[in-house]
Amino acid sequence: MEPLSGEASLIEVIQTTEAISKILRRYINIGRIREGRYDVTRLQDEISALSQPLEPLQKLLHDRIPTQTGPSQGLLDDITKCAATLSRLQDEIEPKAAQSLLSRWEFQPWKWPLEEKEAENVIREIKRYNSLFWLSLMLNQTQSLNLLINQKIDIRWLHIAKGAAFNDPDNQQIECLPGTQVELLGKIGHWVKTPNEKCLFWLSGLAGTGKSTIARTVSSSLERQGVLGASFFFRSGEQERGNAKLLFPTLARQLGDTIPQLTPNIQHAIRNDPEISARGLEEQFQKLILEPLNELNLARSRATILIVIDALDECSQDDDVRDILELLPRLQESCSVQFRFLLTSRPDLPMKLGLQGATDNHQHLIIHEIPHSVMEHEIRVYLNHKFLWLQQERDLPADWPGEKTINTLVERTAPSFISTTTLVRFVSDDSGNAAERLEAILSDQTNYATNMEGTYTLILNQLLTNEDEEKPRQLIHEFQNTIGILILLATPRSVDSFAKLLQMETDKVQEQIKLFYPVLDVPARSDEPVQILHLSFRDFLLDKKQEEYPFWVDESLVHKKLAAQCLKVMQDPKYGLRKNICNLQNEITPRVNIDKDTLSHCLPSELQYACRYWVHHLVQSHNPVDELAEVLPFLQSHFLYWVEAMSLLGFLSEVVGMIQRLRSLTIETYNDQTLSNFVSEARSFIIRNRQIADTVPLQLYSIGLIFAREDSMIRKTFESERSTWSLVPTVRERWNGHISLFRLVAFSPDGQLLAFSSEDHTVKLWDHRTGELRQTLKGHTDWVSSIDFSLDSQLLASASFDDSIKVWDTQTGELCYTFWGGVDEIYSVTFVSDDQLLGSSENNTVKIWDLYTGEMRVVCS
Ligand SMILES: Nc1ncnc2c1ncn2[C@@H]1O[C@H](COP(=O)(O)OP(=O)(O)OP(=O)(O)O)[C@@H](O)[C@H]1O
Repeated sequence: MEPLSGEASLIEVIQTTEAISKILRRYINIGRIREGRYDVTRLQDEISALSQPLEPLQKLLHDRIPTQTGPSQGLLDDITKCAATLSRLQDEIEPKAAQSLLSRWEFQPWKWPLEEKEAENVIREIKRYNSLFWLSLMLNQTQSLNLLINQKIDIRWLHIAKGAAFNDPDNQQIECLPGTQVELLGKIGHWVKTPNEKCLFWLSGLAGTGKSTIARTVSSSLERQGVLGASFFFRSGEQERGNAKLLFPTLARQLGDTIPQLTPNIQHAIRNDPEISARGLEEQFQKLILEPLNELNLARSRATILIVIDALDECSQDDDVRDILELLPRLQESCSVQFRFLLTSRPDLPMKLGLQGATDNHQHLIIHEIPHSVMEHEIRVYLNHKFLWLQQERDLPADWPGEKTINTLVERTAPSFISTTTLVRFVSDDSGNAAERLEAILSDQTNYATNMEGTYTLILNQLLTNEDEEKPRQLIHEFQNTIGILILLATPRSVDSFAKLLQMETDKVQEQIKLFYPVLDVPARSDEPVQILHLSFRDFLLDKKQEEYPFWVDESLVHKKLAAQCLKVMQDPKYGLRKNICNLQNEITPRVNIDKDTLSHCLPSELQYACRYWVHHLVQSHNPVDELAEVLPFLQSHFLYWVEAMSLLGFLSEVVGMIQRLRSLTIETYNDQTLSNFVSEARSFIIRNRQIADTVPLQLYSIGLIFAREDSMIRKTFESERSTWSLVPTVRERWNGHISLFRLVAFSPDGQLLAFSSEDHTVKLWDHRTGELRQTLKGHTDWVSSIDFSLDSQLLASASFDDSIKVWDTQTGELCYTFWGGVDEIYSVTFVSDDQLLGSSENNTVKIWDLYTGEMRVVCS
């Protein structure tokens, strides 16, 4: 049957339901029937229920979305049969003309023509069509989403640490000045390329001796030669670079770019576990790097690939560092690639880990310390170069600054490259006189190498001199509102984005940044992030011992300000969050189809920052009572928009953690029951909808809300946002918690149990309240692809790629039934009612099993 005839039959169904509805009303209002009144009312209810799926069905038949497979033949047949049933019913109940006339003039009640049994049969039939139509609608939506999801698994889905790779715009860009560190760079280059060398080269050195700069220079040079596989630069205090959680996903994604043949294997790992970025270090390493590499079969001989990991001491957990050191050498197992690892850290880290002096015993390690004499030489080269340039640029005397001055500076700064650089930046800053500034340094007797604070005090105090009384006060005020905030950002921002986040004028921020040039790394482009040159500056400003110092920054206060500002930015009526912020035409548009330009246009950088870090700043604040008071109104008005934005940005996996931290904070500091309840519910909502929202964000407003409990605050609050297209009014609570698309987790409708399908082909049932493991359902021999609870929560059905559907008793864990699907893998199972199961297989065949008779029937294929 052609789709057109299906559409024509559907129009017939729509018209006939309307006609029957009218007739039934006449029986009640005009005909004043005595017998059968109960049947007429029930029939009227069913006809009205049947009319509900007809409009979306018509839409489905008429304007199909191109990615969808279209209505099945089974559905078209059902529509035709339904039209025939309704037409027969209409004929049977149409009042005869005589009866109709009589009732008008003689006040005779009409006679209802159907026997009770006949009415019962027709009601059952109409009910059946109603649920088949709804199922077809749901199935259609599910199929198209599944299709999109499977097509679009992409390595870009891996959640990686922003700014961690050496060439990421959020990383510092400074490399070794040509002519410096020549020997060491040569040594590293030689080690990388020499076969049979040890695989680990560990460069250690004191703070600010230039290790990161060397690591960046090596990365850049070896990238040009095609040898760099990946890099990760830790940076303490930053949300993603301050720990190892995203180390292996970040390395994996870069390795996928360097070795394209690796990409499908990594994609396979992501498909198997879309949450892999949230797993433990060893699992991430195994699934994202080791296994994909072991499956690689490169024809050419073993290529050498370098992985650079900088500032291991800035990774917050020593245990993680130990794990990293255990795991990395295992990559030597790869037959296709020969790995080299360049690591850097302060000298105390190898000592802490018990590796110091182990060079001979530890076959994988070379620990290289940069000797003091070498550093003196490097710093002399640097000073000579910079001062020569300055002397020429500023037209200073030819003998300026003189060898003696250079010697003094080398003596006072070596081996600290950072103090040398900071002082040189201070002297060469065009806002002052270079010669006078150099004089100020020389007259100060501080040893800058051992006293970094001395360097910063000198520079900051200089800003306060030669000004009238009011100016320093204003300068400090402005400093606190810009640099004081900038140093505590969770990730670096460009001037533009920073100004918008703080709702300040860009020019004002620019002015301040200029003043603090000696301690900031300011990129040439205004859309690239400004960072502090060295973390020691931040430590200096936050040092509690300095509380009296005017430049001291009150960390907690700044976090409070940032949290409040983030909430404000997200709620801005014009530029803040709203439903469908990217103006997507279609609510089943997958996230990966949204291009970067659209995202950054609709979610500008400051809004992105606010979405990701508002909880971080709240948590870092001390006792943020006032700020927490703003959270409930924010969640009540913007929760779904925020989740949508996080999905669009690919950070949905962070939302659960954020909600969790918010929950702990609320309990600790702000005892508000409504907020606690909302946050708990928000957490369950995200867990339930994570997969679908991560794939097709706008489904939050349809599938997300439809399957939310009817009494849930989220459902009530956002009822008006619910999309009408997926309206499923007749399948309310039984769908609660059902995640048919991704079959990983399901809540029982009574809220008692949480079911998880595991990698070991079992399903585990947990007590939702106590967290206790209740049952482990063993029996499948392949991956479990879908799970669903019966409406009364007594049964759980699991479908598996082993081609079976099993039904379990949730109380005893006993296997009650096994149904076999036939030749195809079953990918979805759903309870249609407590005694009927619906399963669909990979070739889109849909079958229904009756749990009592064991009978199976194909609904559509
Ligand atoms: N060879 C070099 N050429 C030019 N500038 C350098 C060089 N080495 C270091 N610097 C400057 O010194 C600053 C500090 O160096 P770097 O951050 O590399 O030190 P580090 O040893 O990694 O410090 P930490 O142990 O504190 O992380 C750099 O930002 C850069 O400005």
